[in-house]
Amino acid sequence: MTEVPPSKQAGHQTQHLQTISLEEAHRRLREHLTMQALPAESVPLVDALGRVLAEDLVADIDVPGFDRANVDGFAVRAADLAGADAGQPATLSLNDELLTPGRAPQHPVTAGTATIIATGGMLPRGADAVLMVEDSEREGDMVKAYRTLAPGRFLTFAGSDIARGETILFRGQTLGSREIGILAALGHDRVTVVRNPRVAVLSTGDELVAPGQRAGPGQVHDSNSAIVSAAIRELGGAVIPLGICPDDETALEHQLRSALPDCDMVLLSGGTSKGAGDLSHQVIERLGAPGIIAHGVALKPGKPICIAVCDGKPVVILPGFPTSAIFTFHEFIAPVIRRWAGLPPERVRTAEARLPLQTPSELGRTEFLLVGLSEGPDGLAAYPMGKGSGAVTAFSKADGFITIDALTQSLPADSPVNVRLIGETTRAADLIAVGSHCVGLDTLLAQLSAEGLQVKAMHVGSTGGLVATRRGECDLAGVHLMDAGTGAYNRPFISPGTVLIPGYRRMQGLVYRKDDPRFQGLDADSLVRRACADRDCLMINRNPGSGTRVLINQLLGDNQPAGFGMQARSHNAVAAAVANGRADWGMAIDVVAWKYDLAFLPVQEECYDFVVPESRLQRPGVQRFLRLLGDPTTREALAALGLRLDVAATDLAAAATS
Ligand SMILES: Nc1nc2c(c(=O)[nH]1)N[C@H]1C(S)=C(S)[C@@H](COP(=O)(O)OP(=O)(O)OC[C@H]3O[C@@H](n4cnc5c(N)ncnc54)[C@H](O)[C@@H]3O)O[C@H]1N2
Ligand code: MOO
Repeated sequence: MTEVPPSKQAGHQTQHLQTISLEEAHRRLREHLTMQALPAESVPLVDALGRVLAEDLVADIDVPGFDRANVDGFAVRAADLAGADAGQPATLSLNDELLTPGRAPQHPVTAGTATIIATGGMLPRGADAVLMVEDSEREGDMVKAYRTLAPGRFLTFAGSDIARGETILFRGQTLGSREIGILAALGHDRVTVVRNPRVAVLSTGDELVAPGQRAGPGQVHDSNSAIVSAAIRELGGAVIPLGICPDDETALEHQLRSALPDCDMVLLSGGTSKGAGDLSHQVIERLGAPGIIAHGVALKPGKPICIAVCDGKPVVILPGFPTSAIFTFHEFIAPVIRRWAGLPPERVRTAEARLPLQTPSELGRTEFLLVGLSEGPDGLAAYPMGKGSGAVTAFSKADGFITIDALTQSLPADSPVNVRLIGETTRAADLIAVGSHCVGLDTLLAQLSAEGLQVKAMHVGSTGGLVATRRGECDLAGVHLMDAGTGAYNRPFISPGTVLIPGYRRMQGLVYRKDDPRFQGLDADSLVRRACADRDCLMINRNPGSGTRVLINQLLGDNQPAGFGMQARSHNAVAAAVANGRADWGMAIDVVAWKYDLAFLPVQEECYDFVVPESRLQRPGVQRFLRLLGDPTTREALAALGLRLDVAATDLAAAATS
């Protein structure tokens, strides 16, 4: 038999996934795992922050432990002060002691007597109130009281803060500074907490490099370990970091076998699908019984998840794609860690919203679709974040997700949806920008954020931004769309009920690597001619519907040079493709070309403007944005980015109030 050369082994892919439903996957997991808190352990109070209480805490002492003076003055019997006032003070004789905090009284307060007491001092038997020193006058061993007092005045009774026998903290509560204060007040120097679930975390893949190292061509920073480890800690788990393992069966097996004895669970990511490097599942199958209980769940994202139980310990391979990894973590693993850590089930928070756009879904897989929420006149709108399983930002930036049933192929625009919220509840955004991305907009939003405004940006492209403004579901949209007929930017596209705020101009042009000998000394037109004549000269195109694509079409006419079918979705993506040699030329804005150190041949200026729904023009966040856009210092900062601001600030102000 001839040996398959390594370069051809990528073609050697197996079909091993036997997809089961989401419900069945959960059922199998519950069947094989013990879903209860791990055993308790006692830890010193100083190490208790963030730990989960293993048992209810019943107070075994009173706090305060004695009746306590709240002011400096005299311990008295309230009845002795009946009728006393400035004209007719009551006179009491002083007992022979001084009750500073920490001293146990030796003499009772009998009728007609009083004892000097300091704030925090222990009240003697017989006393039922404290006379403030300001309301008295001392004369030798006598004291005059110039007011009456109700019994209980200016003192705290024993057990009024915490009463012995009271359940003061409950099992499952996470110990924060406030709970730790209570434990100390009760005299505890140790506390019984649930043992932290120990989760070993490992990323697999030859292409992975650790954050902090430079990623070479084709390499990827290992982000799964970081997000999964932090999520484990958020859930009360302890992480055993195993780092990155290359696609090497022997190394992987060795690493897993040495990790298993010290942990309660192993989480891997990557190498669970059908590719040549996907060998993790073969390794975990032989680590212990019963082995793999699910490999392939009809779920999107997350289909190739592989769940094994090896001699009682779960070993789970999360899919390598970052969104798939973190989604499946939260779907299958987080509830287990919570339970083991002694935490109650997650409180599910949801919001009712509508989908502004028709949304396709894959038939046969339950789909979790990440969305960003925006408040409109008819309630919340859920804009799909639409970045796919490979994205790292979608999960982190989304407000929540909707679940689309496996049998649904498409949800029509305006469908009501139930959004499962993720992350901490934040207050409503002061400014929501939905639309096209621009470094200038980033600068403006960063400034507002630094001023304390809650800003939210959803990059859904110019057209998506215009939909959002038309529906009144955002505060502003950054847009740059050219009308092919007239060459005019943005104004032809805005709808009644929205206002166009002039932004700035950005120079569009052709980019290529500075050292590419084929393009030296050419202008834009001759570069296009040269590229059209050479099939080895690859372009990178833009997505249809983008303003840049309109311009590219004008420049190319009927020509379709090599690479015409490759589409990037942003100026940055075009520049990145050219800089790393995947393409040789494309169209982008000059600012981005500089960032990637590319040569730039100007073609045409495009206008990046802001569209604001009239109904939201007066919102404080929008007004602040507009003032900022007109502010000379901000305009200097934008100009320094290479953005051309030839619209006078006064015109801006006029637009803002129109
Ligand atoms: N022919 C098929 N191919 C694929 C299928 C399929 O059914 N048939 N399923 C796709 C789906 S769905 C997913 S999800 C992915 C998951 O694949 P793997 O779990 O095998 O993951 P890898 O191939 O190792 O990596 C996928 C992707 O993610 C990047 N990655 C991996 N680990 C990390 C990490 N720790 N940090 C950041 N990024 C990571 C990796 O570089 C790849 O780009 O398979 C599809 N394919
Ligand atoms: O399951 Mo994959 O997560 O669809 O990308």
